[in-house]
Amino acid sequence: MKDILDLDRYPLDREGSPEWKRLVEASGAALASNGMFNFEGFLRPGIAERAVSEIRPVMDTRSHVHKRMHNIYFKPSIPELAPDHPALRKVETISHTVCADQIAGSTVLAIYEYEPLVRFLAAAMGKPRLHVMQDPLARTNVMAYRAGEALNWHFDRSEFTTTLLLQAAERGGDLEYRTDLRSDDNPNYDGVARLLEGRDPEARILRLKAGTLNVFRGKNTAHRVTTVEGERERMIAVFSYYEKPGVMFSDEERVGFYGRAA
Ligand SMILES: O=C(O)CCC(=O)C(=O)O
Ligand SMILES: [Fe+2]
Repeated sequence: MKDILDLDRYPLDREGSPEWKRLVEASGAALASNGMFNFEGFLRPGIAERAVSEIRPVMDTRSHVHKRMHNIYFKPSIPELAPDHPALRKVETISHTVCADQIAGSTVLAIYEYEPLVRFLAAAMGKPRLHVMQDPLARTNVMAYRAGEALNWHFDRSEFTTTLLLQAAERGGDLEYRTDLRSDDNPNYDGVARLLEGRDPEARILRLKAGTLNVFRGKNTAHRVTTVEGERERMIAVFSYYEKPGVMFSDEERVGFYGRAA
C-alpha cells in the first residue's frame, strides 16, 4: 500500500504513534469546524491515472446511467410542505455508476478495504469502529460525470461521505456546499428555497485535485457537484463504511440505484 498511498505524509499505517494521533486530531477538528477534511496528494503520483485506466473499460461499456429529476430530499413529498413549496423545486442529476462487483481486483477496491484506512477514519470521526459494507454492489461506487452532467443538490442519508477523486473535469465538476443549512431539529425550508433559487451567499465551491481523499459531513450540509464542462469526465470513488458489520442494501434499493439487484 505504501506505493499507492502517500503514507509518509499520511501515516495511517502507524496507528497509535504521535504522528498518527496528530493526524486524527487535526482531521477530527476540521470535521467539527469546517464539516470536512481533505488529504491532498493521498494517492502517490501516477496512481489516480492507473486507477482510472483500470475502471475506464467498464465505465465506457457497462456503467449504469442515472438520469432523473428529484428534489433536495430525494423524496416524493414532505408532509408539512405544500407540493409547490420552493424548497421542493426539482433539479436534474445525470451520472454513470460502476459498482464494486465490476471492478474486482482494482486499486480502488484495495484502498477501500485497506484496514488502516478504515481504522483511521473511525478514529477521525470519533467512532469506536467502522466496517466495510458487505453489499457486493454498493460497498464502493465509481461515479463518472461527462460534459453537461451533474450530481444536483441533496443532503446525504449518512452522517459522513468518503470520496477519492480519480480524475477532475477540465472545468466545473466542483463540490458546492452550504454548511449546516438545516439541523436535526430545524429543517429551514425557507433557507433551502433560497439556496435552490441561487440566493444563498454562504454557498461555497471547493475545487478538488485528483488523488485527494475527502471526508465530508453531508447530512445537514446541502451540496452538489456542479455541471461538468470539457472533454475529460470527472471520475470519483465513493466509499461506504458503517458502524455495524455486514450491511447490505435490499434488492429494491439496488434496483433503484443501479438498475439491477445482482
Ligand atoms: O462526488 C462528490 O464529490 C460528492 C459525492 C456525494 O455528494 C455523494 O456521494 O453523496
Ligand atoms: Fe452527497
